[in-house]
Amino acid sequence: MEFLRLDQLGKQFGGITACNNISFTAETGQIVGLIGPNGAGKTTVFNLITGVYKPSSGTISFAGQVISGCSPDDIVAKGIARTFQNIRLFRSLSALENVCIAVDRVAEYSLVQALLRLPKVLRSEAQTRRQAMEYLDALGLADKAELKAESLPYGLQRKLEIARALALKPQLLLLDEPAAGMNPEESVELAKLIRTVHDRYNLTTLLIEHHMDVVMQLCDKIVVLNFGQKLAEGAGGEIQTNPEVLKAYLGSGERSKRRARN
Ligand SMILES: Nc1ncnc2c1ncn2[C@@H]1O[C@H](COP(=O)(O)OP(=O)(O)OP(=O)(O)O)[C@@H](O)[C@H]1O
Repeated sequence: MEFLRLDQLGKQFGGITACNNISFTAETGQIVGLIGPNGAGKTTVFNLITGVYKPSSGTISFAGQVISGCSPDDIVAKGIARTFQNIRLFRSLSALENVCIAVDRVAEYSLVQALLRLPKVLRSEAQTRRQAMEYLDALGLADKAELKAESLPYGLQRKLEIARALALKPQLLLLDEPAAGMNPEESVELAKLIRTVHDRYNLTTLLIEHHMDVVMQLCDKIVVLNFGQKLAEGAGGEIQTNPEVLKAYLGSGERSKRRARN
């Protein structure tokens, strides 16, 4: 079933066209890769889906509803969560606290009840910690729960961002370069983890990633952007051998083809 649809999406910043006429869909349960060279418009697409930017043209539909124009808060409430290319954790809070904040966004008590420390709130807080621990555990971070986010190695901070996004109980998860800065072994291990989490939480996932091994390992479908436009769309094998993609995304020549295959 079609779960996410981008229809002729466009975004301009003054004279700069970041996205132009981009259309694609993600089916329920798919992992869709969004790739392209630097400045191709990938993060802008994420910012449009999550309501950070309003489209200049076109529409976005999610689970059959038009969501373009909704606020970021509304979009989270509808079931879309994301991670960021530049990690955005609360650096001086612990890993557990970072996830608890996200669990709390969906807490069922008011600020007044929280200030009065009513039994309902205390019960709920214990539950929040339990749930947050579950998400940390899913990302292999349970033993890091009490450590400050800023003290974690870069790769673990990226995993913590994923745990925090999961705590928002999304149906659609957007991952912006989750393997950035990782070596090939780490990125392959992360890809396995993303697949496990995707299956366990019944997600549909949209993935921006420059590590082609991760993209090829994970994605059911790949959408290639170039200069703000959709250049190609298809399964990994088709994309790897598409001459336009090789030329635009990786540059022409044998070396580029090797990189695409890896
Ligand atoms: N807020 C903004 N104001 C002006 N221009 C912007 C803004 N956001 C993005 N752009 C421009 O839009 C284009 C697409 O940027 P975007 O960040 O979406 O690309 P990207 O494919 O995510 O690149 P990268 O792989 O480097 O992250 C770029 O030319 C960028 O400079």
